[in-house]
Amino acid sequence: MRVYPNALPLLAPELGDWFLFLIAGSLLFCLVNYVVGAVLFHRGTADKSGFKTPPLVPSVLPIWGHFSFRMIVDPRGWALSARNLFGNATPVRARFLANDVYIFQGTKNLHAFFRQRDLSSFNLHGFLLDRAFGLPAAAVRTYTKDDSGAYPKPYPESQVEPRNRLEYQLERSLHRFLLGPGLLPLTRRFQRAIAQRFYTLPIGGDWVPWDNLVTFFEQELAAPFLNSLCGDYLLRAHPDFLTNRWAFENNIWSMIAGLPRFLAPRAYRARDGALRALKDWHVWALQNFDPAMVDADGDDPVWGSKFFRERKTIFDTIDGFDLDAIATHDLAFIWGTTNNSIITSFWTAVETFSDSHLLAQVRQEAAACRIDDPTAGGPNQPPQFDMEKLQQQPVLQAIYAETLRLRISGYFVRHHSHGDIHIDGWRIPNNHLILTSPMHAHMDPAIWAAERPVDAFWPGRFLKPGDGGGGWEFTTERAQGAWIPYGGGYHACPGRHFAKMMIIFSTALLTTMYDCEILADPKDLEMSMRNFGFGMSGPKGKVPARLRRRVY
Ligand code: HEM
Repeated sequence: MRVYPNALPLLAPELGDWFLFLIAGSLLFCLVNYVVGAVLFHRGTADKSGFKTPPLVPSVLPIWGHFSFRMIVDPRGWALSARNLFGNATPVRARFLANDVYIFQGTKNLHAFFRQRDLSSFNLHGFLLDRAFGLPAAAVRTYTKDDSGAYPKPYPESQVEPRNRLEYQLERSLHRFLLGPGLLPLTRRFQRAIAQRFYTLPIGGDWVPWDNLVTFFEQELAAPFLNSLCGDYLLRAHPDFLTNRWAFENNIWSMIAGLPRFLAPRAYRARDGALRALKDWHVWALQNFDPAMVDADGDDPVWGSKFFRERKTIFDTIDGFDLDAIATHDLAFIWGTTNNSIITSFWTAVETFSDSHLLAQVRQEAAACRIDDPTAGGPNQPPQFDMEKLQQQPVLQAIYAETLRLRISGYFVRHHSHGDIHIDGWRIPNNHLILTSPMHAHMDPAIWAAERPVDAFWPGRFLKPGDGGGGWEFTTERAQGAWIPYGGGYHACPGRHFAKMMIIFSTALLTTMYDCEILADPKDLEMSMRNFGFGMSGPKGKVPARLRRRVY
């Protein structure tokens, strides 16, 4: 047998050389990529001529771009630390795995972003309904085909029949309900229902332990809200509806990520249960509705509100909208109207009950707005408030505003598919995602940190000494353009007025009627990123508490 003693030593250095060469070459390539990118970026931001495309923020790896695994494991931490993407005075372009996204930040750019009427979230809504809510394929096709826009006049090139103008019809019906005449009767129903619900809780003068205060809000606040939205049949016939709704939300990302049923059985089970209940309600409502039940506001106890009754007749004319498609829309609506408002109310209660000084001020403000009718049962009834006055109370408003400043996470994502679009002198090519985020404005130390760190809860950011030396006045002086929990422009949250009332009212009611001791470990009170991206984040763990009824 022949032996080649030098074969290995000869080969090894060569391989090693190639390997080193490859690494050095890659590093050099990345460095050149970054330096060229940085030069082009600075030229782009300095260019003052005509319409410009926002420059690409330089990155080391060309296709990978700004993608980071931290975006998945710590999305809020990543977003707040990515100053190269979100800390620019001008709009910029970022690249994530070969996809370009345009980012608008800063008060001036945000204003322009929100004012641009042709930007829409309709595509994103269609995607979410399909992936997370299980919209049937025929209805997804109607979404995909609707290129007519959100306004009464369709885009000229659109061929969509008026009855299939889904985006426009949905927006119009939402706005009529939440920003128009539908709001007042809903508000009145809700105020009556929540006061009665809190009053009849099985809590007496002795401390009653509550395993998790989050579920208290998820059930005891969400139930009266839902009953005022869609009547009481849904929860009466399906008492597990709310449990399914929250279980679905807590697993929503597994569905958006496209996990099959066998890998996310809990999420699918919860969604199936919630959709089944909604379909049953629709069948029951169709069988039991009688036009004679409609009250002076146009609402009725079977559909709960004119909104759901009318929406059903709209959906019936749209291609692909069978009962399954309608139920997915109802679930999405109920999810969207409850996720932020209920969890924000939870946080305002936690913050208030955790600080005895703040609690005393809130109780004082609530007491100043009491209008109890002594002939209507004296102390044996829920407290009644002058709601206008209550919503103007400075400390209650400051707690509400500060909770939303501190705990909102996510992005406002928009899209446009009718050609390039111009926003305040910037050209965005057709069919790209354009986004901004409230997190950076809300956590900007230059705006908020004069007295306390931005990551501390401190309602004083929204208060100033009142005229005449006594008390406080609510102020949004610092917040100009930097407090945007509801978005802005035409697509801003249509439920914002209701949400403010709901959060302030629930805080006033609860603090007036009950004492509450929060017994949670501070670690469990940290914000969870389980459902990051959809606004208000809940706590990481259980929040045990104990409650007892007060004499008020
Ligand atoms: C603290 C509570 C709430 C927060 C922070 C919040 C925030 C938001 C945000 C950021 C959007 C998207 C805006 C955009 O894309 O620019 C939105 C949409 C929406 N919100 Fe709210 N919301 C809250 C409570 C409510 C309530 C109580 C209701 C109903 C009573 C409601 C109804 C809606 C609806 C229907 C949409 C979709 C609008 C559309 O499709 O055009 N929201 N909300």
